[in-house]
Amino acid sequence: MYQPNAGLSRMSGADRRLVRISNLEKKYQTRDGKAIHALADVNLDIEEGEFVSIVGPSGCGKTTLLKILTGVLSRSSGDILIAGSRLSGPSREIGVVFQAPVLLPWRTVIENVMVPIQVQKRDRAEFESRARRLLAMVGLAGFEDKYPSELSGGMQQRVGICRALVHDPSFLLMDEPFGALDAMTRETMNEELQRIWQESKKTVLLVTHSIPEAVYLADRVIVMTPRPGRIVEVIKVDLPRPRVLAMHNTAEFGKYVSAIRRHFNSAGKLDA
Ligand SMILES: Nc1ncnc2c1ncn2[C@@H]1O[C@H](COP(=O)(O)OP(=O)(O)OP(=O)(O)O)[C@@H](O)[C@H]1O
Repeated sequence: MYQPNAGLSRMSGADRRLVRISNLEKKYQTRDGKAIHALADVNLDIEEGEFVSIVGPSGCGKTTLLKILTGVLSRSSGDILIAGSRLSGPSREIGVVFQAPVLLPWRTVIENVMVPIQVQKRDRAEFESRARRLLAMVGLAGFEDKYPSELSGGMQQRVGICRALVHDPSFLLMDEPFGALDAMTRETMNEELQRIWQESKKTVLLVTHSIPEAVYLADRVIVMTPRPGRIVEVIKVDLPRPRVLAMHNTAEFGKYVSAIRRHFNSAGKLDA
C-alpha cells in the first residue's frame, strides 16, 4: 500500500540540488540464479527546475534507473537523495508518467487525475480545483466528465501527465511517454511538455529513444552505455528557450543530434 512520504527519511541540512544519485548499482537476479548487471556506478546530480533527458541503447538500464527513482525497485548499492532526503520507498515528491497512460476505463477523466489524491488519502476538495486547472492547462477543459475511451491517444497521455502532477510533486519522471504516439502528435506533445515544464517549474527526468526529442526538451542530455548502463557523456544543450519545432532544421540542433548519435554507431541502435 502506498504510504505518503514513507519513502523519505529527513537528512540534516538542505542541499541545493534536488536529486543526487551517487555510485548507483543494480544487479537483477534471474529465476535461474544468474546475475544481470543493469546499472554500474551511476552518478548524477539534477538541479531544481532542470529538464534532463536520458538516451541509451535498448536494455542499458534506463527504465531500471527510473523505477529505482520511483522508490518501487530496490537498488543493489549507492545512494539517492531527493530534496535532501534519502530515498527508501515511494515518495510524494515524485510524479511518474509511463509510456502507456494506463487510465482506469470506468473512471471519468477528472476521477482518473484524482487517483493519487485518493491513494495518498489527501483532501479531495483542496486538490480537485488543482486537477481542473491542470486539465485546462493541457487543453482538456470541457473533457473532465468524459471517459478514457472517448479520448485520442494524445489526449489520454495528457490526462496521464495531469495525474502525475496533481499532488504537486517536485520531481517528474517520464519513461518514453510519447513512444506510442504518431509522429505529429508526438511533436505537439513535445511542445506541450515544454510549456507545462515552464509553467509548473518542475524538475523533469525524461527517458526517450528519440535523440531529437531528447535535445529539443532538455537542458542536459545524459548518454548511457550498453548494459551495464553507465553514463558515458553529459551534453549541455544551449539552445534558447522557448524552443520551437523549426529549430529541428537548424545546423546547431543537428550538431547536438550528431554528437549524441556518434555514441551509438557501434554500441547499439536508437530509433531516432
Ligand atoms: N526484473 C528483472 N529481472 C531480470 N532482469 C531484468 C529485470 N528487469 C530488467 N532486466 C534486465 O535489465 C536490463 C536493463 O533493462 P531496462 O528495462 O532497464 O532497460 P532499458 O534501457 O529501459 O531498455 P529499453 O530501452 O529497451 O526499454 C535488461 O537487460 C533487462 O533484460
